[in-house]
Amino acid sequence: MQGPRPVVLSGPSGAGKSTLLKKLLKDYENIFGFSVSHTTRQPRPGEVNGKDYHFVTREEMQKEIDAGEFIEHAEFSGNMYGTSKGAVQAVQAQNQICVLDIDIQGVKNIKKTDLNPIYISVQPPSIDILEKRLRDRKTETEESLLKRLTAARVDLELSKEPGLFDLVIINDDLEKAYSELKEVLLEEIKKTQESRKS
Ligand SMILES: Nc1nc2c(ncn2[C@@H]2O[C@H](COP(=O)(O)OP(=O)(O)O)[C@@H](O)[C@H]2O)c(=O)[nH]1
Ligand SMILES: Nc1ncnc2c1ncn2[C@@H]1O[C@H](COP(=O)(O)OP(=O)(O)O)[C@@H](O)[C@H]1O
Repeated sequence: MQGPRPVVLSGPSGAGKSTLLKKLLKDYENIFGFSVSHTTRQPRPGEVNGKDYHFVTREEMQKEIDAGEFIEHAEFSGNMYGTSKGAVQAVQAQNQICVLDIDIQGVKNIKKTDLNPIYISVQPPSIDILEKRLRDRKTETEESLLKRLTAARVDLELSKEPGLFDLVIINDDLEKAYSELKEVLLEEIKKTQESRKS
C-alpha cells in the first residue's frame, strides 16, 4: 500500500483514545487524518455526523457490508461499528497518516488485511479509574456503562497476547501518555513532513 503507515488506536472504552486522538489531530492538523467509522449507535450531544462517525441504521450498514464496502466491522456493546474502504481511502488520498479508533475485534480483523498499520493499545491505570472516567464522562446509561466495563475486562485480557500491539500506553497522566504516543509516531510524522517538501 502506498503512502505513510496508518495508525490503529485501540483499548477499552473510556481509556482515553478520543482524547489523545483529538490532541494529535489538533497539533498535527495536516499530517494525520481520522478514519471516520460507521456506527449504529445514537450520536452523543456534540457529535457530528460524518466527522465523529457516519451514523447509520443497522439496515443501511448491513447493506454496505454485504456489498463489500467495509474493511472490517464488529458488534460492540449492542451496536455495529465498522471501517469502510472509503473512510481510509479519503485520508490516504490526502497523503495523510490515517488514524483508526477501533476495538480489539477490529484489530484482529485488520491484521488479516494488507493495511499494515502501527498498532497501539491505550489502557487505563486500573478498572476502577476507568469506571470513574466513564461515569464522569456522563455519556452512558447504567446499562451501557456496565457493558463497557465487561468489554474492558475482556479487552485488557486479550491485549496481553504477545505481539498483538506494537505499543501499550497506560493513560494515567494525560501529558505523559501523549508524549509516548508522539514518540512512537515521530518517524512517520517526519517522513510525512519531508514528503511535503519534495
Ligand atoms: N471494530 C471497530 N470498532 C470501532 C470502530 N469505530 C469505533 N470502534 C470502537 O467501538 C467502541 C465504542 O466506541 P464509542 O461508542 O464511540 O464509545 P467510546 O469508545 O466509549 O467513546 C470503541 O472501543 C471504539 O474503538 C470501527 O470502525 N470498527
Ligand atoms: N489521563 C487522563 N486523566 C483523567 N481523565 C482522562 C484522562 N484521559 C482521558 N480522560 C477522560 O476520561 C474520559 C474517557 O476518555 P475518552 O477519550 O472519551 O476515552 P475513549 O475514547 O477511549 O472511550 C473522558 O471524559 C476524558 O476527558
